[in-house]
Amino acid sequence: MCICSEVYFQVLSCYLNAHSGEITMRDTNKRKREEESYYIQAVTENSTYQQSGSTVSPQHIQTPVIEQNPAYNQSLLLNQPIIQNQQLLYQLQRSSDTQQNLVYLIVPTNENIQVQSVPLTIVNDQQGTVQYIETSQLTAQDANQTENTIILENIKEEETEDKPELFVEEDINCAEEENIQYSYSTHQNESKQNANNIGSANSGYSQAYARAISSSKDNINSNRPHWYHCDYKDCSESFYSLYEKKQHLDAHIFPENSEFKCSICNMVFEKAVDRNKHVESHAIPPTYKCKQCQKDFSYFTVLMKHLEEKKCSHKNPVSGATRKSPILIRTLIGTSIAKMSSSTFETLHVTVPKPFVYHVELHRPKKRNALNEQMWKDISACFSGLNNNPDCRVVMLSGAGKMFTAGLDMNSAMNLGPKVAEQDDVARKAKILYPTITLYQEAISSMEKCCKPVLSAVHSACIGAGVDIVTATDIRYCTKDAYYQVKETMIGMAADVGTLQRLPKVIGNQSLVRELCFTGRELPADEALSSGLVSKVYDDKESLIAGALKVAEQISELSPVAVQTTKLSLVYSRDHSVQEGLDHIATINQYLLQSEDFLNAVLGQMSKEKVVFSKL
Ligand SMILES: CCC/C=C/C=C/C(=O)SCCNC(=O)CCNC(=O)[C@H](O)C(C)(C)COP(=O)(O)OP(=O)(O)OC[C@H]1O[C@@H](n2cnc3c(N)ncnc32)[C@H](O)[C@@H]1OP(=O)(O)O
Repeated sequence: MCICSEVYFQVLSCYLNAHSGEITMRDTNKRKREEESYYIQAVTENSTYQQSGSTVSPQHIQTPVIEQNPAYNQSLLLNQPIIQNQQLLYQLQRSSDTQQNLVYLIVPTNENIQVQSVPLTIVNDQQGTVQYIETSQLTAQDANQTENTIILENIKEEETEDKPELFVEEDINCAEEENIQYSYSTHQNESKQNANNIGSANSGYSQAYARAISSSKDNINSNRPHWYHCDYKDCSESFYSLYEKKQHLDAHIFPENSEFKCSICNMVFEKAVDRNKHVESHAIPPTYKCKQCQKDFSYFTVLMKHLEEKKCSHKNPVSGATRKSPILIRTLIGTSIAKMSSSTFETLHVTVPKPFVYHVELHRPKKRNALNEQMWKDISACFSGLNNNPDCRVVMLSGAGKMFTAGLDMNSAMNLGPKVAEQDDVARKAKILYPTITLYQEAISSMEKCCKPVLSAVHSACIGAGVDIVTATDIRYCTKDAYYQVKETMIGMAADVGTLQRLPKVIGNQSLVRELCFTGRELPADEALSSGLVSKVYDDKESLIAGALKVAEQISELSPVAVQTTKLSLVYSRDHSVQEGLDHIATINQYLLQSEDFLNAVLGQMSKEKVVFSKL
């Protein structure tokens, strides 16, 4: 760990209430300081932290600086400045098999982030009081009696002579160290690579690290107070700083190529640090309160999960009986959201991966997402709901399983046959088919009519009705293995739910449109890109979803008034003359330029501050 000049470290004391398991951390530094900022990161092993107390609000929880380690259940970083003597309260719930809870306090003492880690070994205090011992004064006897003791490592003074001889300040570029601190790898290989990277121009930290390690081997018994030993199984590595030890420790736990999943939206990341950044993006102020149990949630999606899982039950005031009720969702966030839960649709899976971003998945993977009667209805209901849903600002549409969609469900379509056959007269037969065709048309048009931008993310096949769908979306992306097929002529029909009307306007190449529609040939991703059907091709589904989500997120952060009006005008202008389009937008903007969004957005641009727009 870099020890730069003018660094002084704070001593934090911890009090543990044995009965409630509540830990209070207080700044007890005796030095006089004006309001200095501290960052506290708490990492617990085999424990969960629940935040409580009014001094810390959930929106101050940010992605931890140190990557989350699956061995630890929770890892929180508070970026709230802690004013002297201010209390931070955590509820520490220990599992019965917990041997030890590790709490790392990272205490930057000034703007340049002179970070020092303080390991606290917290064990139950039977007396309800806490003893803490500065590790430098820790005797072997103390070490054996840590059962009822909180050990607070003394980091107040780092004696220069205690450093390894080769571990000199000049070796360390603080900025570089900060960089490493924020993005360090969890893989042992990379750590080792760093350590071996001695000759490279930017390897100050690595050199110091390597030398610290090699030096540590020579000095392992030198009785220096700041050596940290790896306590993982039989490993006996020693480290000069806790950070290095932790970095090393992670290598034991993370196998190479391990994946990190977002617990909120299940998105998978290669690195914990990316996952953590992503998780942060789920949080938006203000926090969400469940009206039933008054529980606060910092993530909207977690609240949704809470409601969906019906963890929260209504109590009948007369009988005292409890019942689970989805009404709760409605009272909380409006009827439209209640309709949006994945359980509401048989054939669609709806999630909210980011604030204001809805992800609709065609979800009949076993039938290759073929559109049966139910799916047509679900699509209509879903997009009409999203149109009116103030919590939705943008929609991403994709397909579950092997492909985007195999198009019209042939079995479902065949069911119409007997009904038609019942009638002898052609006009009466037609009367049966007409509502079906218009129902299907409405479903496709509901995406275009939805005032929120819809992004389609296509992987593998997008056949028949799939092309109708994507041409009704606003932004189209696909994977490189994707192909589009206007297959209707191959099954003896003319496409009738949008392809013939929209595809020519989307790609603007009549010749290509006609070739595709007449022949039913597959249009591969590269041609889809060059013809303008899609605007970006991704390597695989994972990067496709991540890329589309990123764009969706950008859209969701902008003024919903501006975005929705823009879509309205673009769709209108596509079907009207330039003058009609201009008249249309002039009529709209004479009102909407008076909206708070316009003022706030302009002020935000001028002050370079991020504007959070209210719901529309
Ligand atoms: C008023 C109407 C307006 C709308 C008009 C729309 C028209 C169209 O959409 S035209 C296009 C119709 N679609 C097709 O022609 C595609 C037919 N399917 C296939 O060619 C293949 O299934 C496909 C290449 C998509 C996938 O092949 P894969 O080997 O991966 O899967 P399969 O083993 O063939 O299928 C797996 C199960 O899915 C069922 N399935 C696939 N497509 C459809 C479909 N279009 N309709 C109904 N069911 C479909 C298939 O039967 C398999 O089911 P199971 O046997 O029960 O396992």
